[in-house]
Parts: sequence; C-alpha cells; structure tokens
Amino acid sequence: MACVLLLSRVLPSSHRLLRTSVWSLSILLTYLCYCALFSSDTIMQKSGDPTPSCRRVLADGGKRHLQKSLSCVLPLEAKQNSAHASRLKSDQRPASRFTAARNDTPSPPVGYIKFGNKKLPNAIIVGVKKGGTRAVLEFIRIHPDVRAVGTETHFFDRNYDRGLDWYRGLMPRTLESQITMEKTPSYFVTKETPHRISAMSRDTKLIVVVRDPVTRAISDYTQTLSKTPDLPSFQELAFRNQSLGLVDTSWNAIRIGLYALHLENWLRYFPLAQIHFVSGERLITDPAGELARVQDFLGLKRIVTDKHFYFNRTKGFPCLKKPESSSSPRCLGKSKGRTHVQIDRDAIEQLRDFYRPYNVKFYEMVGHDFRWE
Ligand SMILES: Nc1ncnc2c1ncn2[C@@H]1O[C@H](COP(=O)(O)OS(=O)(=O)O)[C@@H](OP(=O)(O)O)[C@H]1O
Repeated sequence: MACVLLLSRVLPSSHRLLRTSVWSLSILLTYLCYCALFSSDTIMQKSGDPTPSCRRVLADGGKRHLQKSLSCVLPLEAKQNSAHASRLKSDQRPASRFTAARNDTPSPPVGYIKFGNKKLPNAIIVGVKKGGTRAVLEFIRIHPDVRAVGTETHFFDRNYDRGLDWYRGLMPRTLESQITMEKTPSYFVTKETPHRISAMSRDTKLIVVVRDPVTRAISDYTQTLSKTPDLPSFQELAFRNQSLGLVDTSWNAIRIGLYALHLENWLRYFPLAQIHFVSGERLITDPAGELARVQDFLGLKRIVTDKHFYFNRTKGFPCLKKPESSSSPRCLGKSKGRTHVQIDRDAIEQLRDFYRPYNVKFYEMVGHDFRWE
C-alpha cells in the first residue's frame, strides 16, 4: 500500500488514467496477499478436525493444557486406554507398550493411536440380580489387567440375534495381557444362556454373586417398587396362598432365588471349576477377601487388596478409596443399598422354609455353605 501511495505522489496529475490503473492493481495485490496469509486457517476450519474450543487449547500449547488437548483429539476408546496407561504408570508397572504415546520419540499423531484389540470376554459375571454384581465388577475393574464394559450388554438373552461381531464391538480394547469382562445378571436365570456362552467359548470363566434368596427377593421388589409405586404388596406377589404357605414360584423375584435349579442348567455346559461363586454378604463385610478369591479364580495377581477399600458409614457399604487421579472416593450409586421395604416376620419365615431345601441342595452342589438362615 505504501508503494502505491508513493507512486501516486510522484506521478503528474495529468496521468489520471495510469493512476487509476495502479490503484486497481494495488487493491488486487493486497487481496492476493491476504488470501495467501490466511488460507491455511480457513482450510483447518473446513476440515473440522479439532472443534473450535479445542483449537484454542491446542494453540495455547501450555503444559497444563496437554491433558485437555488430548481429550480434544483422542477418540473415546483411546482416551480410556490413555487413562489406563497412566494408571499402569502410577502402579509402577512397565510402560513399554505405551511408548508410542510418549512425546520424546517420533510418533504418529496422537489421535490415531489405538491400544490393543476388542476381544470377546474371557470372564462374565452372569448373576444374580441384586446379588452385588455391580460391586464385583467395579471392584475387579480397578485391577490393571482387567477391562470391562460398564453397561449390561444383555447379549446372550436379549441381543443374541445381533451376532458375535456386534457383541465384540461393545468390548473395550485390551492388550494381550489384559482380560475382558462384562456383567449381565439376568444371564443366570435365562435358559438359553449357558449353551450360547459355551458356543462362544467353552473356556469362558463365569462368576455368580449369590445372596440370601429372601433378602434378594425383597431387594428386587424394593427396586421394582421404586419404579412402579402402585405395585401390589410383596406378600400378594410372593404367595399364591399365604395362610397355606403356598409360594408363587412364577414370580421372578422368587424364581431367581432357586439357585440350585438354575445351576443345574449351567452344569450341563460348564464344569463347576469354571464357575466362581461370590458371597454377596461377605462382599459387604470383607470386600478384599472376596476380591482376593475372584483374582485367584481369574488367574490375576492379587493387586486389589484391603488398601483399596474403606467402609462408608453413611452409605453403609464398602467403597473404593480416593484414586490418585480423582478428588472423590467411589461408592456405588443411589440404586445400590436402598432401604428395603418392611416385610412382616411371618412372611419372611415362610419364605425361609420354602427356600431351605433349595439352599441346602445349592450348598451341596457348589461345596460351600453360605449360611443363609
Ligand atoms: N459396596 C457396595 N455398595 C453398594 N451396594 C453393594 C455393595 N456391595 C454389595 N452391594 C449390594 O449390591 C446390591 C445390588 O446388587 P446388583 O449390583 O447385583 O444389582 S443389579 O442386579 O445390578 O441391579 C445392593 O442391594 P440392595 O442393598 O438391596 O440395594 C447392595 O446390598
């Protein structure tokens, strides 16, 4: 622009035509310079790679923004694996598999790194509903060699038609040394499930969290009542005729507690040694002890120990201690540990009498007395 002004001063005023041409040329040149300078930014915006807010973070380049920058470019799975990688690091475990993510060596763009592969589960928590399945999954998945699907997949009971590739797609990525897990408590009482799981792999390890069937039924009812307030009373549903002590075994809350019957179906497809039973009661009084047995069963080093738990008096349950990376301890949500509906003693006694022979049979089958009295 300065050149143009200079030119227009030195030229005589009679050369108006020439001056107009120089002005036009200068405007054109200015426009071209502008385009050349700012075109790269325009292209980045159009390609839509980072979101605008992420672009700001990336442009800052400050160290404290690195974490946020990663979350801008990493896909969800890579983020989870990145979290897992840092967890391994804090456990002082070898980080050799994660060297690709270090920025002191040349590496591909972070957004394209994917750790491990999606594998079908090696171990499944198959039941029982309201037994304490969520607690077992959340406790075992703090083990660095375990990765799990957070939600219940219901593949083997409701989604079987979608096929194994769909199921595999739900799984988190795992490294060779890690095991994949999921939990869906309704599997234990679904007739087709044992056969379907054995068709996927006869080596699948199965975990069943069992709890006194009477307390379990009340817990089940309490949950349903919280969603359906106009439900008939517990007694109305549990008995065909309460004065005669006739229990209604067609009611799911009762049927689920017939553990011996359901187990018979599983034993047609899996040896007992491949099924591990967790005591729902001991899971509350001694979570570390139960988790030690779960880790042994899964062939894992005992890494989850009593140092990971504390008893939360307000909640009335064990919770996970505050992890280094987080500001708050981890207790299970409000849907776990609801105050149970009060059921009269007679009804409870009748149900205890009803379940006793099934419980005894179950203790014999598994070789362990759970002492539900
Ligand atoms: N640590 C800890 N925190 C909270 N709750 C715990 C814990 N350990 C076991 N439990 C018991 O788990 C019961 C819920 O069982 P599930 O997780 O299998 O329920 S569900 O089937 O997934 O809905 C839940 O049952 P209710 O107390 O009847 O709600 C708990 O008693």
